[in-house]
Amino acid sequence: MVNVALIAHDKKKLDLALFAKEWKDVFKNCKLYATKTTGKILKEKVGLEIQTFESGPLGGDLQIGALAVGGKIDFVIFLRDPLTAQPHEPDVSAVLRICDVHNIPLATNLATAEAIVLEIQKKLNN
Ligand SMILES: O=C(CO)COP(=O)(O)O
Repeated sequence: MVNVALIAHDKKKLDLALFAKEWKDVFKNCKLYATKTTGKILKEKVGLEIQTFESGPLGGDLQIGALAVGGKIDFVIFLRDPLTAQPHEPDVSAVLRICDVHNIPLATNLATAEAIVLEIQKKLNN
């Protein structure tokens, strides 16, 4: 099983939903985790099954970070909004840092997300 965390800031949620729709055949074969609002949108708009945590500003990023620390996450796609300050910026940074600490592939934009999804596809086909 490939475990994937999907997170997007508000201005990036539509991008992530369209991306997930495009790659639904891949994502539907993964175990998916998301923060609350991101997961709700992916469930409703894309029809993916997804385990959700708290909203990012309420600690959801840290919950996903903790899963990553525990070896439960293989890939992270985290579409950050680089143009809007976030009240929970330290939590956002913590997720990025923990991906680096544990060498977890992390995409923070759609170009890298596409590279990751191709890698997931390869893994699923093996
Ligand atoms: O804020 C977030 C990531 O930092 C995402 O949280 P939501 O998915 O609940 O909007």
